[in-house]
Amino acid sequence: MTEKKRKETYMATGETQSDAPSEPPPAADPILPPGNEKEPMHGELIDAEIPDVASPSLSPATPGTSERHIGGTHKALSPFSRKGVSPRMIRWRRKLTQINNLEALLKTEDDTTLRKRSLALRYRAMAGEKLSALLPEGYALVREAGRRTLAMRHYDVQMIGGIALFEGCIAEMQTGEGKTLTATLPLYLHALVGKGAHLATVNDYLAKRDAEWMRPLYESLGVDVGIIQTPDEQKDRRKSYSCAVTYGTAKEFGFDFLRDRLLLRAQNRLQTEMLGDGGGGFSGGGDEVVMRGMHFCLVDEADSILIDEARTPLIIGSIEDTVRDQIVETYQWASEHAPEFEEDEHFEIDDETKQYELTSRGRQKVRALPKSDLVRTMGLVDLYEYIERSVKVYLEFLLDRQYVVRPGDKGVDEIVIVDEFTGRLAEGRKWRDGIHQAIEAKEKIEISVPTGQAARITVQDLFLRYPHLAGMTGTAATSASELKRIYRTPVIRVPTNRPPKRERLSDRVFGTILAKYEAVADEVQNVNAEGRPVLIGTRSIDKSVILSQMLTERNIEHEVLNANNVAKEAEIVSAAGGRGKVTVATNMAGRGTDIKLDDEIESLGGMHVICTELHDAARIDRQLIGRCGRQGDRGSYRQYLSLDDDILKSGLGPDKAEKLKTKGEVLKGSADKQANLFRKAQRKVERKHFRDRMVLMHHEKERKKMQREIGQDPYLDTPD
Ligand SMILES: Nc1ncnc2c1ncn2[C@@H]1O[C@H](COP(=O)(O)OP(=O)(O)OP(=O)(O)O)[C@@H](O)[C@H]1O
Repeated sequence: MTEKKRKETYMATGETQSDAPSEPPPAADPILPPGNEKEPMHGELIDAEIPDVASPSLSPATPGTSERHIGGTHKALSPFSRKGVSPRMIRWRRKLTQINNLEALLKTEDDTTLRKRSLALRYRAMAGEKLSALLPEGYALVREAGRRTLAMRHYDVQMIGGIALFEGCIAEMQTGEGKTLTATLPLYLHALVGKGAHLATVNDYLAKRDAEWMRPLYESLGVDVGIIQTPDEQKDRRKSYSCAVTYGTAKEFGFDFLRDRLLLRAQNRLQTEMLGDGGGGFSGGGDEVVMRGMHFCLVDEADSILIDEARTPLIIGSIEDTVRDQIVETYQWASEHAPEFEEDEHFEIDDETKQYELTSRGRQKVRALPKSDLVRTMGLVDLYEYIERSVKVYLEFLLDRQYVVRPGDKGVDEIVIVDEFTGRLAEGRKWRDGIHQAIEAKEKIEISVPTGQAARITVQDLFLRYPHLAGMTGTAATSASELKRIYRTPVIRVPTNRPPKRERLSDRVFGTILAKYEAVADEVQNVNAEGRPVLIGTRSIDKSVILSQMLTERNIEHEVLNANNVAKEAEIVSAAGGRGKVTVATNMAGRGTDIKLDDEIESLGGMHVICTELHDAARIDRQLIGRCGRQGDRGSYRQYLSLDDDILKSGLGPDKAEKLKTKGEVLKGSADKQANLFRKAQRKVERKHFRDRMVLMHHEKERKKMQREIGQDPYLDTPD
């Protein structure tokens, strides 16, 4: 491995001391030498490096070990130590000192004077003064506003995070370290130039929560805040985008971009930009479009948005459809017959691609099935595909796991996807390639007319359109090099404000899910007896329900937090940190859930988190773990696994998974030694997703290039 690569991996994964290079040499910063105050533009290549956390100026914290691990094979992570201090860090510290020096003065000034200062900064920015020159005063103002309006004074480490974000980095900040507050710094500064600053997050809930939470800070400095929510009308969106700072989801920013573009084309006002100037945004004026260009975007949960969501492009459907009835009837027909098809005899599943393919006997069976007149007029090859899709849906898409059925707005039931990463309902999102319609057929609800594509954009293209891009994440971990490669955003690890005291207990492995849940219930009982609150994370709604039933059988009082229980979310979360509380949750208790511990809990050992399964991406596991040990609190967590876990199938393939499952069924006791197998499976899934993203990116790039060559708009002239 090259030194550079090693450094990136080390920085990104927080490897154990023995695995990591003992003392990575201080990296030179060839692009931004000390004192270089030039405006950082998104797209510059800056080498990622670790800030020197031993810095005395980053008071009050002196970070120690990241996580302690008791009773297992994992070694404690080493504290970061660097002999030299990099030029960039020197520059950042200098800025921090400038900010800190302004604090005493700002504290003495009244609210009106602070607001006037903010206004003056805006004039200077609009007049063309460099934002980097305004940063110290701007950040000092934001800190003072935070102290006054939210009773939260940005810590020095948050200031460093804010500076890194301004310079176009992805700041990796541990869960619970206060990303919401840190975001206000670059958003405020970039908003000064009057072109809007966007915060893109993962769901409507977080967009609203964060914007409302931070609003008093912004408003005290004369900065207005807009929030985009999925159901918003065009006029409301326009209003929100006209605000200095706009919070919304990446998805909505993408759809608004596409809708605006469709509108501009309809009005013949599309800029020559489509031929490749890449300048971003429109200058076309006009009052119909909702966005007013794309200037700065801060991506929250950067790895989730820039990486996980980047696997599927955002697509707006065209409305035209002539063969609706035929299509609907064929979906229903295929769904009705799907259960009659047997694996191996009628169809096979490709291990690599997970594609379902009919065997010759399967195709024969399709031909022999009874068909209505409409279905019969469908081409035979299409019928094979309908059946293959329906069989896949029948076997792989489960109610209350991947989706729920809910009464829709117009009185008709609808399928709503449960986002595996957030555990929340993914409003308005649909599966592609007919999967959504096949599920509707399976659930016997109205089938939404499949549409062609009117416009599409990939997540990569969307964010690369912002001339200034930055991101925050709790878990950039394995994604650092990918983020840098695709978005040219280096990942910077921001040290914690107080040394983390979260304890990792060794993994436990059981034969079956039921044996695992029994052991989980035992542990809940034990921890509960000490009075410590326990949070148990499950991978799906149905599993949260099973576990809840088992706890009820043991008379363990608990709450369930899942997508079917959103109304009580705030209430459940606010009580979850109390003495003896037990909460069973899906990933809804991941990012954005800030469980406050009652005072006495710290002395009892803090909250205990139990993870009952591995997710496809390790960072999702870390998000759940991050609910304990926040802000330097005490806390502990443990991973439970079983030999019938889904991750084994998706990572190691069905044959190996089946063998392990069979082994698990006869297993007595635990199989803790197998824990590494699960991590290996997880890494395989992560690598597969990585390859999928790279393939998508490659195809999109080629497609765009070709379309530009023939004068087409790559976002609007989309192939079906
Ligand atoms: N400077 C500060 N002063 C006081 N409290 C703070 C400060 N910064 C953050 N906090 C508190 O820390 C907690 C965590 O903040 P926040 O939810 O923004 O963290 P996060 O990094 O987004 O975490 P997660 O990734 O888990 O959602 C909140 O309760 C917040 O009030």
